[in-house]
Amino acid sequence: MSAQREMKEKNPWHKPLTIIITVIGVIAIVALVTVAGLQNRPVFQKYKYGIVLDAGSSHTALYIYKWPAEKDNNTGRIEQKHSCKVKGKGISSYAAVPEKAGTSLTECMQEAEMQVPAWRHQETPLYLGATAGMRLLNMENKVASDKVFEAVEKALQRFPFSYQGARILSGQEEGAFGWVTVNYLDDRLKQGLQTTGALDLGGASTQISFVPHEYDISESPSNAVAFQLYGNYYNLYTHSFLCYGKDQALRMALAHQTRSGPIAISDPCFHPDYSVTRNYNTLYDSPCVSERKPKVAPLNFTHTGEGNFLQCQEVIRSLFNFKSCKYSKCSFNGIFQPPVQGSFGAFSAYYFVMNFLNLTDGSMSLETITNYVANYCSTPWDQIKKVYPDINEKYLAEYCFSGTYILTLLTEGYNFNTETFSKIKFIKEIKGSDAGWTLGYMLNLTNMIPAETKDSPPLPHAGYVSIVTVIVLLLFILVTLFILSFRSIWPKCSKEPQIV
Ligand SMILES: Nc1ccn([C@@H]2O[C@H](COP(=O)(O)OP(=O)(O)O)[C@@H](O)[C@H]2O)c(=O)n1
Ligand SMILES: [Ca+2]
Repeated sequence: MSAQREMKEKNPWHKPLTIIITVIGVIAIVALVTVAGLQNRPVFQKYKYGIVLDAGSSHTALYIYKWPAEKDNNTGRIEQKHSCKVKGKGISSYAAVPEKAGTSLTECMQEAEMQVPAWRHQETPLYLGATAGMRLLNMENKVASDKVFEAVEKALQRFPFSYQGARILSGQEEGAFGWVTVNYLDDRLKQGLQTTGALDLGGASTQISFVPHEYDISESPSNAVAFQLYGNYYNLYTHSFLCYGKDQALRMALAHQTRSGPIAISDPCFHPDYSVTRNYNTLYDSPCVSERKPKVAPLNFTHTGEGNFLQCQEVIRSLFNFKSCKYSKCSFNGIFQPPVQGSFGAFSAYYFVMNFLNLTDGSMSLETITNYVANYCSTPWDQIKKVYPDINEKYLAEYCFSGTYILTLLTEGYNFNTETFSKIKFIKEIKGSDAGWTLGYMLNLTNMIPAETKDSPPLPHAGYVSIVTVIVLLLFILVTLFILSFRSIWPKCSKEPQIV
């Protein structure tokens, strides 16, 4: 028993100093773990946002983009977070009731309010870019176009975002930003890879943009855009054909066929047995055709279909002027164009039409595609309606024309041949972001948003290292003291006989 007491008295756990050392040691370990944990916790990812409204001729779409707040210029990280299709037609269709152009945007704008975190609203830039529909309205009726912009501006300013203005993009900007979008999303710019050309088919205009290989584009400065992106230089060829979007091209095709003011036409670009009544005033109500309106014509004409691809091509060919070219090479209408080069991404209506016709599979040859469209056009209208009962008849009726127009524009307009055609990909989106000019526009404009200072850890690195060093030293001293205080009794303990 006495030996037991002796052991108890010699037990270092019962010394106040040992208890203090132990408590300090535990505190030091907890402090070390806490500091290291705080310092190395994953930095909370903050995003910034930008909103672009694409006010196209047929409809308006809103796109929300997001990118990490600690902006890293060398990584392609701006991506589309959300898109919203505005109900109804494009803003240019509200020329007679401009306020409605503004109110039409409300629903999508409210959606944007929900999509962007509230604390970011005030700093989120909001842009509206209008394309060919507004270009045409501006040419036709400047007062009406200004009123539409006024109404749109008023409507957008009611929202808590940082409104940056609404404007009409030039055709050159529209083409160039579409090209930037495609190449940015494909990661071609920062890597300095061979670029992809961009083909955009809208309702009222169409754009072609690509970097020609070993071809001097300076002979037509209005078609040349020089870029410096990620340290690489690009000499881009771009052209926008106003009135050659698929809806205005259809008007031109109908105008061509009704130039003598008949009461009926048999149209090779529409299905056999198709028949509707159309109004002359409505057809010719566009600057793309207004000057060609027949002097004498009835109120309406009967538009019937014939479904003949080759004859439809003949009509479409008549919309292109191949005669005059003052440059070394032209596409059509006397517009300079170097030979097409490299791969192309074809989007917007190119995609919608080819996707409807099931022709987006890249393995199909130009010949196969042509035969398919020819066969589709010759299919009677009743049969087409039965196969696609859910598609609005107005749109359904136009796919034969649109398909033929796309093939004719690409081959005869831009001079794609069997080989170069196979390098066109019909695309809707790339890596979750829609192909179109809006992302390129946003990328260009976000360069003006100052980068937010990077989220830093709670302590500067030197401070962190000092604190950890002090705690480790302290722990080392404590452990040494601890061992020493144990040693003062261990030798005796080990030499004493075991008491059973
Ligand atoms: N789902 C869709 C959406 C649009 N589209 C067509 O795609 C074209 C889009 O043109 P847009 O409104 O951007 O007009 P632009 O201002 O670019 O000329 C229009 O001809 C629409 O009819 C389509 O065919 N299918
Ligand atoms: Ca468009």
